[in-house]
Amino acid sequence: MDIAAVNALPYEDFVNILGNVVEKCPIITAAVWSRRPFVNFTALEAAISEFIDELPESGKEGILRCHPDLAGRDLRGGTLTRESREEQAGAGMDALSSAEASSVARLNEEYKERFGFPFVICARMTDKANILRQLSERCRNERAAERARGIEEVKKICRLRLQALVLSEASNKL
Ligand SMILES: NC(=O)NC1=NC(=O)NC1=O
Repeated sequence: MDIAAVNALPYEDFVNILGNVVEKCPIITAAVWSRRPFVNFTALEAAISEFIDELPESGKEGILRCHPDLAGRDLRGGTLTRESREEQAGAGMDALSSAEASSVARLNEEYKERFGFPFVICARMTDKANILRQLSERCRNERAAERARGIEEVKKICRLRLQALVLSEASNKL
């Protein structure tokens, strides 16, 4: 779908199609609908990014809390969204050894204990080894730094999910 088709979508279709570009946060998509028409893909992505940036800390932490743990209960229980399932599988989260799975689970819990929101990383831009490394390294950061880093990762996830749905101007060039 190109940006003209996006701009022509009625509200319900806009949210049905784009509502999960930020995991389980359709309110973000619902909010930016009123900023259409978007001159191009970048403008749509910027509208989402700006809405997130304008949220108070509690709102940003709420977005992070909407993300399922990597290799967590949702993956094991088959309750991940399609996007998350594909992203996590792509980073090998569904093929961990038992030792890897228990250290990911332990580090996820440690992280959540410390910050009150889950560790979030854009799985499609990394791999299992880097996830394990980042999980232990980032646990030592300050809360504000991790809130900002997590939101950065959410924006990367959002951009990739948007690119899967909407033609970005780069891909329009032959
Ligand atoms: N906690 C997470 O980082 N979750 C995820 N990252 C992704 O890229 N997809 C997820 O489900």
